[in-house]
Amino acid sequence: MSRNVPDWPPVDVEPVPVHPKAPQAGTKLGPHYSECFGCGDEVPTGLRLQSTMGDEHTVHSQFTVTAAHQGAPGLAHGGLLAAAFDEALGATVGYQLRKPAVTGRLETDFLRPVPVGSTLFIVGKLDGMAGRKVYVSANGHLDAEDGPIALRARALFVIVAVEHFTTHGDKDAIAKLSASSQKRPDLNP
Ligand SMILES: CCCCCCCCCCCCCC(=O)SCCNC(=O)CCNC(=O)[C@H](O)C(C)(C)COP(=O)(O)OP(=O)(O)OC[C@H]1O[C@@H](n2cnc3c(N)ncnc32)[C@H](O)[C@@H]1OP(=O)(O)O
Repeated sequence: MSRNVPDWPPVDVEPVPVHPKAPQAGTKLGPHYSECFGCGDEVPTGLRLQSTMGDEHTVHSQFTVTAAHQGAPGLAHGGLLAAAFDEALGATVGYQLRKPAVTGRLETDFLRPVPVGSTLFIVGKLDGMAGRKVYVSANGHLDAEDGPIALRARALFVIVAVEHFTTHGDKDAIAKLSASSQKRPDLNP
């Protein structure tokens, strides 16, 4: 079956300047926030995505689908898979740029069903920047790093000021995050 995939990135872009203090390839990236639905270790039904820095503008993430993530019986919910990609793409942007950025647009192609018990191996890649706009894409391989691609996603992240979070978010939670990130050099600019 053929699918029309629009040009990507959709605008002229510059290469993304990876921050000099970005973690080295092979570094395991812990949760950026313990209560994050995507990666937090304090969210029992969360996705618990685990990410590792890769080479050449990539971050590798793994996500195992549990019964809490079902849509149809025995199959992962599509919106939840999109959430896993949002997290993986956010980590790809955040850890390499070390600047706050939020998802402005996320498009997802679902190519194969993803059964409960399977693991998605997601490779996120920075594709370029135009001003505050960061273009990033990912493929999700089923059950092995070289497994068949079950999903692919493309996203625009927009770099924002820290005030984005202090204005719109939970100040107490931000204080907790700030305190915990003092012990995490990979989370400090
Ligand atoms: C060291 C640190 C490590 C950290 C690890 C972190 C891991 C994190 C993992 C987290 C993972 C989870 C991550 C999450 O879940 S993030 C949570 C989900 N996302 C949000 O809540 C974002 C909500 N949206 C906004 O706040 C604003 O709309 C933003 C900030 C996005 C833009 O509002 P702002 O007023 O600031 O800017 P602007 O409107 O002038 O737009 C700027 C440019 O962008 C272009 N544009 C915008 N939207 C779109 C669009 N839809 N399609 C195409 N283009 C779009 C726009 O045309 C303009 O282009 P240009 O005119 O300049 O050419």
